[in-house]
Amino acid sequence: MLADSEVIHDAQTVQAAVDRVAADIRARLADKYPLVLCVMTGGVVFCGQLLTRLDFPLDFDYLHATRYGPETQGGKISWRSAPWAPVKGRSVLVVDDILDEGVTLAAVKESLLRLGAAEVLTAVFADKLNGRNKPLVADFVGLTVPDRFVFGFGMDAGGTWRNLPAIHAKKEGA
Ligand SMILES: O=P(O)(O)OC[C@H]1O[C@H](OP(=O)(O)OP(=O)(O)O)[C@H](O)[C@@H]1O
Ligand code: HPA
Repeated sequence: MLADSEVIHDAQTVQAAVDRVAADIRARLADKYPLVLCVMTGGVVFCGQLLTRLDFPLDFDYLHATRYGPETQGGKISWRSAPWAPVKGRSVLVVDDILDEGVTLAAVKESLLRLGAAEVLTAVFADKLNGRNKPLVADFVGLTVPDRFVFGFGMDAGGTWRNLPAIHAKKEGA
C-alpha cells in the first residue's frame, strides 16, 4: 500500500496543523475544564499529540466505535466501548482522525448528548472533501483531504500504517 501511495500532507504540514488546532481549542475550551474523549482507534495519534499542546486542566478518556474495520467502505457502527468517565454536565471534546461521511462522529455526539453532556465539540485531523452533505460539521479541523482513500497519522490502510507521520493517499487506480 505504501508503495502505491503519494504523500499529500508532509510531516511538517501535519505538525503545523496540530499546533493551529491546539491554539483554537485553547481559545474555546481553556476555561471549561473539558473532558477530552479520544475515538479509538484512529484518533489515538492526533489526540495524543494534541493533548501535549493543551496547557490547561482537562480530563481524558476514550471511547471505541468503528464502522470500517480493515475495509475502505463504511458499514454499520459497532460500539466496542463507551467512555468510562461520567459525561453528565461536562463540556466534552471528541477527537478523531477523519471525518469522512460523518456517520461515526454524528452518532458519537448524539450519544454523548443523550448521556447528558452540557456541550459536545468535535475535532478531526482530516476532513475529507467528498461533496457529501455530512450529518456533522467538525468544530476544529486540522487539514482537508481529497476524496481518496488516505492513511497515516492514525488512519489505517487495511489495519496498517497508522504510525506514519504524514498523510498519504492511495494512488488513483492503484
Ligand atoms: O465519517 P465516517 O465515514 O463515519 O468515517 C470516519 C471514521 O472511520 C474511521 O474509523 P474506523 O471505523 O475505520 O475505525 P478505526 O478508528 O479503528 O480505524 C475513523 O477513525 C473515523 O472514526
Ligand atoms: O480515507 C480513509 N482512510 C482511513 N480510514 C478511513 N476511515 C474513513 N475514511 C478513511
